[in-house]
Amino acid sequence: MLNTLIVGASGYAGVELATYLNRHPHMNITALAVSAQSPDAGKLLSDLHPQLKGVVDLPLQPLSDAADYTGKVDVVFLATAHQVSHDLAPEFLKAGCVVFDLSGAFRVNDENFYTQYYGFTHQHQQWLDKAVYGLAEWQHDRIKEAQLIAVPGCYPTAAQLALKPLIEADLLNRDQWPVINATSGVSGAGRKASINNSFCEVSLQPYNLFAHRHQPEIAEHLGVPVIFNPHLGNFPRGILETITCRLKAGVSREDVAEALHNAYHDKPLVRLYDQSLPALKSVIGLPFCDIGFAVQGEHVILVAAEDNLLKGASSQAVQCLNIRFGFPETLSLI
Ligand SMILES: NC(=O)C1=CN([C@@H]2O[C@H](COP(=O)(O)OP(=O)(O)OC[C@H]3O[C@@H](n4cnc5c(N)ncnc54)[C@H](OP(=O)(O)O)[C@@H]3O)[C@@H](O)[C@H]2O)C=CC1
Ligand SMILES: CC(=O)N[C@@H](CCC(=O)OP(=O)(O)O)C(=O)O
Repeated sequence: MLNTLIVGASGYAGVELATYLNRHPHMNITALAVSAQSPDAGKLLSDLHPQLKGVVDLPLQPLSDAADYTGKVDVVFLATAHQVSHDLAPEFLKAGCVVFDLSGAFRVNDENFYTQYYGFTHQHQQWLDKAVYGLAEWQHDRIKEAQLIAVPGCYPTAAQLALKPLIEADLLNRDQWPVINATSGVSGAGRKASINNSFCEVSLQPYNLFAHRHQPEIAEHLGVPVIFNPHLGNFPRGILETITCRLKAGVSREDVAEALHNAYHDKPLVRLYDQSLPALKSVIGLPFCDIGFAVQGEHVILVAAEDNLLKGASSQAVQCLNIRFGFPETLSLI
């Protein structure tokens, strides 16, 4: 059994982690933590998230010092804001824990990226150098060796899973940047109250055009520039992306289908659609990314759907855990 701590357990990603890890046969949840000042400290996780009543009735502990857990836990999940993860991860890593960070704090190995897009100065270049980007279907061998796994962002997971097979097979005309139109449910913004995400304010609306931090995350890891157009949708969870690209002359529908098949025929958490197109309702509450496409002439439109809190965050983190420790990749997930 591996002993684990979930930091940020009361949040939307944290509660999904607790659900998966509670039913994982090789994991023991040692503790669930929130911030030292949290108004929820001392409450049961199931008081805040009643779907876990009788399932995970553990208390939320205020985290004042990471050292309180050293020697007691083998694995730490950080489901915390970027700067909180940035500060906490090195503490647990120094103590020898394997850390799965769901934030953006270690996803891109470029200090300037953090100043520009995250608004803080990164202090841990040595951990940026060691962190492995946890895009599970593509990083299997590196995840197996890693002590720090930077789980990808929600939008970047769907975008990269759809685009990477075509880029690797060299099917795209690089003169036209892929255009990623993406819509996310409101849970993407986390559980904390904010006026923009309150019920009467939310509408279907684009935001952060040319300025969202996931554009450079996607471009960096794909190795090609992209246009990324995020939209907030007036529904709780799920991400749907339609991605328009230009194919190289002579590339056919069959070539696209073959590239996707070659990438994912043995990957159970990516499901390919042959004729129809994915919809959010088929992935909500499930750890899959569903991918379909349409081709006309030299254009392809890829469609990817996932649950932002699962394949876009917590189930991918548990998938990375399974890879890291040599468990079956879908253990506790399906
Ligand atoms: N929501 C999503 O769709 C996705 C989120 N992510 C990333 O995952 C992380 C968590 O996101 P999400 O679950 O949405 O966020 P939430 O805001 O829902 O939850 C944040 C959690 O962190 C806790 N917390 C805040 N400050 C501290 C601290 N200093 N020490 C310990 N715990 C703290 C909060 O509790 P309290 O404030 O009471 O202490 C809460 O439990 C973020 O980095 C996010 O970017 C990644 C992919 C998708
Ligand atoms: C709807 C919404 O607000 N979504 C969030 C994405 C959250 C996420 O998964 O990304 P990180 O882990 O990189 O924060 C946003 O656009 O900032």
